[in-house]
Amino acid sequence: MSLYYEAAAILANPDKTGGSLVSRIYKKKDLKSSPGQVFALVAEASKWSLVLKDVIEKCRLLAEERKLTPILALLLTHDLLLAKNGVAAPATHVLKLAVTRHKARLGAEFTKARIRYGHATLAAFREAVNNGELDTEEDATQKAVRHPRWVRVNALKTTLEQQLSTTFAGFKEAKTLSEVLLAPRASKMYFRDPNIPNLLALPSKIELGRSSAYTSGQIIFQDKASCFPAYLLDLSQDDGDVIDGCAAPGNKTTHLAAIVSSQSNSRQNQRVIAFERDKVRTGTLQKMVKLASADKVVSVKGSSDFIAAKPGSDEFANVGAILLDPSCSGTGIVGRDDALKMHLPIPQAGADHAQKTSKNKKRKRGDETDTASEPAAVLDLDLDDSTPEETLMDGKLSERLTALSKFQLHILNHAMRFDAARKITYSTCSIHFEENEGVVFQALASTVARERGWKILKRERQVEGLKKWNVRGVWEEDKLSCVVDEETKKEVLQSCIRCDKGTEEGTMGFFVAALVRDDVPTSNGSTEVAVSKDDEWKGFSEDEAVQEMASTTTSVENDTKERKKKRRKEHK
Ligand SMILES: C[S@@+](CC[C@H](N)C(=O)[O-])C[C@H]1O[C@@H](n2cnc3c(N)ncnc32)[C@H](O)[C@@H]1O
Repeated sequence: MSLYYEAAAILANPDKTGGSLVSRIYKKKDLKSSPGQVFALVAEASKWSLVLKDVIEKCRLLAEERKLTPILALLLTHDLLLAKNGVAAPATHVLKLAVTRHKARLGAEFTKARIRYGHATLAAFREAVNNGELDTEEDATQKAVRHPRWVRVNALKTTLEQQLSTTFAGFKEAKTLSEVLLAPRASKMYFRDPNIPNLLALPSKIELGRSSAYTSGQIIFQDKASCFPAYLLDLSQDDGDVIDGCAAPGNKTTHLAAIVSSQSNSRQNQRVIAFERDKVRTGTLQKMVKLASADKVVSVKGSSDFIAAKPGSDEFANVGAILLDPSCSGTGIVGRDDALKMHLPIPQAGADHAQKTSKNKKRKRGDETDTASEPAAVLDLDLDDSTPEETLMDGKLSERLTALSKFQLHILNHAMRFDAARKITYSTCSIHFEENEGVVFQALASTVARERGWKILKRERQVEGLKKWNVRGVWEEDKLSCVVDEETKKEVLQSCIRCDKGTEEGTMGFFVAALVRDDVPTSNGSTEVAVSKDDEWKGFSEDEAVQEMASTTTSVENDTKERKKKRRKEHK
């Protein structure tokens, strides 16, 4: 019987353990049931939860059975009505009895629900549920802007063709992305992305999280937009080493590694150097790099601040390209469509009393059945840990954007100081001008850009797949303190790439631009953007200080002091 108690405890999550459902299950050390069994129970019960919640409430199960919490009631009712072998417990077990006593009524309510949903047989009902058709009632317009499951085939381990003939064998090739978006959400179909090599779009509820291709790192879940920065760098062997300045969890790092490896020959020893400031996220990065077999190419600089890296040092003398995807407001991130949703039954009058009474009694299994730790009526259960970053900052949006954009400009300016660097991509998963075009305009106007000859990579010089991408930079009036002439503005905005969320392109909200310079750095102006004198990062002011940025602030301030000292020396 530990299966139901263990699954209920993981779902109730009284200790507020972070991470995806899968990692929470696998991290639990003292599980008696197999993790696969717990996951299967939770995943199946979630799929049916909208129906079962209703069935349980109509039968007043929680009011009559004081041993049951909403989660336990849902899991047990699922197995009673839908599992091949029924409830996995001895016939006389107290929990099994708590549902089998009501089998006839639960069964009758379930049949009524099937008919209400318009399915003549249980098989048809199952198919609809497996296709995710019950989740929400969407009209065609909403379906057209669904978020697909983007899958990047990891060229370090496999090829697209190999994956199509194994993992995706039996899947139909769609001719357009909208075919995938409009199809039932678990349909076996894929669409080859026309912009990014080795990228597929699949319906959002396709269960791939436990496929061997995913668990062995042959395929990686990565939003289309998030594949733009590494691809936009358009790396060649001549570019030497590549820095990923803000790497965890490592989606773009492993993408860079795949691109670098695809063109390396035995004479070249191109490397990817991945910086990650945060200790915990460094762990995730290391795991991801290893799983993707990128460790032959990637050197992880864990718990290391990119801003503290010395641009002129021998270690980076061969760094020709830098990918910079710094912390941002994350406002472009879309809620994951593939996350499991578990709808829980609401206890009716009578149940409250019973559960309060039972709470006072000594519980055999501690918090497993404790209603006090029962969460809200719908549980959102994320299936994977590869979300770019959660940047939590307090305060008003405008203040947050000011603090973030100062930091972003500073880190971009730092990247422009690397002696051998000729290419940089700057990206965010933010929708705000301040963090995107605003940073790029200011970076182009900065002293370091002018001294070293950094310019925007114009659209016509961009890699083919992104040159043809039509969503481009936007302008917002009165957001910049520097003056930009109309021609430059037009050119820079055309060179910036945006992805909008909630459109028929199926992407998250995203921004990327590339800066480049020719081999010989120029000392005169390289851009017509009028220069703001105030292009220096001064660290976060006290009221802008945010927890997320704490460690950066210190090193940034030190770095700024050092540079000021150096400049004073130079001027003498
Ligand atoms: C937006 S996330 C990067 C997502 C990643 N590029 C990917 O695609 O998987 C930003 C990351 O940069 C890290 N970071 C922020 N400032 C940093 C700095 N100064 N040096 C190194 N890492 C930094 C954050 O801890 C966070 O993990």
